[in-house]
Amino acid sequence: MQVRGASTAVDCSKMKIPHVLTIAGSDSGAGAGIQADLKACAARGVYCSTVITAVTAQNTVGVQGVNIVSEDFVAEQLTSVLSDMQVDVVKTGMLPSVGIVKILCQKIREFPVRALVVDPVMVSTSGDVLAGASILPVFREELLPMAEIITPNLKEASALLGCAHLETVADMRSAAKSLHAFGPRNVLVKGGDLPDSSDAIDILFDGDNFYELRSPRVKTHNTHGTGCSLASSIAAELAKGSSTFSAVKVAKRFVETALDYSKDIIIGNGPQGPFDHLLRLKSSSHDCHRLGVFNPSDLFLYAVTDARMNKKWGRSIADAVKAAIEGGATIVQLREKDVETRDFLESAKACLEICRAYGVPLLINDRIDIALACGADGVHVGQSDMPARVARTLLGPEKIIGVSCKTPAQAEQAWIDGADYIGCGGVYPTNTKANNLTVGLDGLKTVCQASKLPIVAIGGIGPSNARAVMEIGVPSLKGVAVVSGLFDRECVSTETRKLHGMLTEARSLVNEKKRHN
Ligand SMILES: Cc1ncc(COP(=O)(O)OP(=O)(O)O)c(N)n1
Ligand SMILES: Cc1ncsc1CCOP(=O)(O)O
Ligand SMILES: [Mg+2]
Repeated sequence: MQVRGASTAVDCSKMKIPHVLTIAGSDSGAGAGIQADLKACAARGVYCSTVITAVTAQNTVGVQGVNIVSEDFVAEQLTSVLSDMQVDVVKTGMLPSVGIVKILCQKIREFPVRALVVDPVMVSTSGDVLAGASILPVFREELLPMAEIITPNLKEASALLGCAHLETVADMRSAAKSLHAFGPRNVLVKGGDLPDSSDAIDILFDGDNFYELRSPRVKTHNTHGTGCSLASSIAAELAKGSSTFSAVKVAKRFVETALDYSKDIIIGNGPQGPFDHLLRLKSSSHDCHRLGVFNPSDLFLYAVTDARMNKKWGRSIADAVKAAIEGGATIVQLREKDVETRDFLESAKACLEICRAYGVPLLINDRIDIALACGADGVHVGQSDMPARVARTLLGPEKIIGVSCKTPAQAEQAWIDGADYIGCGGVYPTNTKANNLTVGLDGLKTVCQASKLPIVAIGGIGPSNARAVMEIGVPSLKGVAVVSGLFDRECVSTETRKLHGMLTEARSLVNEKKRHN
């Protein structure tokens, strides 16, 4: 058996990933507990391992049942993870018995970690007891002194102190100071339940200074699991190497953002729903207008806009896009150079609405940020833009990515980088793109023959030469992309219709030829 740390050479190409171990209860409704911890850590970009102390039958209404895991088996889980994986931070949630708390303390002494984050979970958001008063002494005497930070809410702070309800910010400050005396390096008293406050106020005390952290209260019922998620996010930031103060600020901002994003989602019938840590539920899987996977035949007549040309002819980008689609454009790219970002985003949103109504994909030229912000179907990037590989990481697997290529080597790289199609050109000289090298029909043919990806030809293409382009007859060539031939014209829909007719004819001829050969 190989022992960690034995004399194996260090491989510099490998990366140590920040790692949080959460020891907590499972929530079958997945709003809180282990499930919230996993989602928060995933959202904050750290690895999360899990030691389960109890399995709860739980939903948005309340806790229907609790099954506590035996102390021996909690110990076994802790040993499994801590003895093998390089855990940076341990975060605690539901610790339902004195024995489990004692085992945890003993394991942390045996396998030291950089920091311990204690979320002293006692009562669920629905008011159900998750850890009784019997655990308070061992918390005070053993666990809290080991903690880098503890994160009690108002009820937990008063339970730990054995004092009356906390009702004001002054009460929170004094509780934070008293809790600090138990030994944790930092105390964060969360004021989410503070009455009569339009802000969410938390008090952080580091032994010397008080920090009052305020943010506007998000009006939502979807708050189940906020405590677990906040503590896990603090643990995640500590695992990445942040200071405790910065970890708390980032974690609080993250939870607020997720709450705001999730304020109107509906999961369950109970009074307190879960929220969406990954900010994905509304925008992706439930976007009923979302297009399916990329279809290479969409490249047939690719309309690429130009702000200058549309301005010259006195039309908005959205009107130009609508006209192109009505004339038969099968895919649209917004290529809006020198347009203010805010204006670009507004027109991109308007164009997306039009494209979705017609079922035509909308891509954004160069600007990954605009594509992300408006929810476009993808981007087109050139050899000096954001690398396709990076764009893929930012946009995810579903978006369409096109790359400009002039050579087989570039086409091979586009394939390796995860592009969906290639734009090859300029095929003919053009005034639309300055200093652009022309590859000609031969250059286009060479790239088409070498490419594993579908190709659209671009550059100086219009009704007079579209047929010659399509007649190179290489199967990977799926269509033509046109800027001035469509948009530097008085009537966009007429020009698009004309070109569509010619391309359809050319395609029939090519198919005919194929049948005869
Ligand atoms: C379909 C298509 N092909 C090629 C290009 C050119 O992209 P790029 O090389 O990045 O040049 P700019 O368009 O950004 O000037 C394209 N836009 N579309
Ligand atoms: C963006 C681009 N990339 C290569 S050529 C070109 C310009 C195409 O414009 P036009 O269709 O007006 O020649
Ligand atoms: Mg570009």
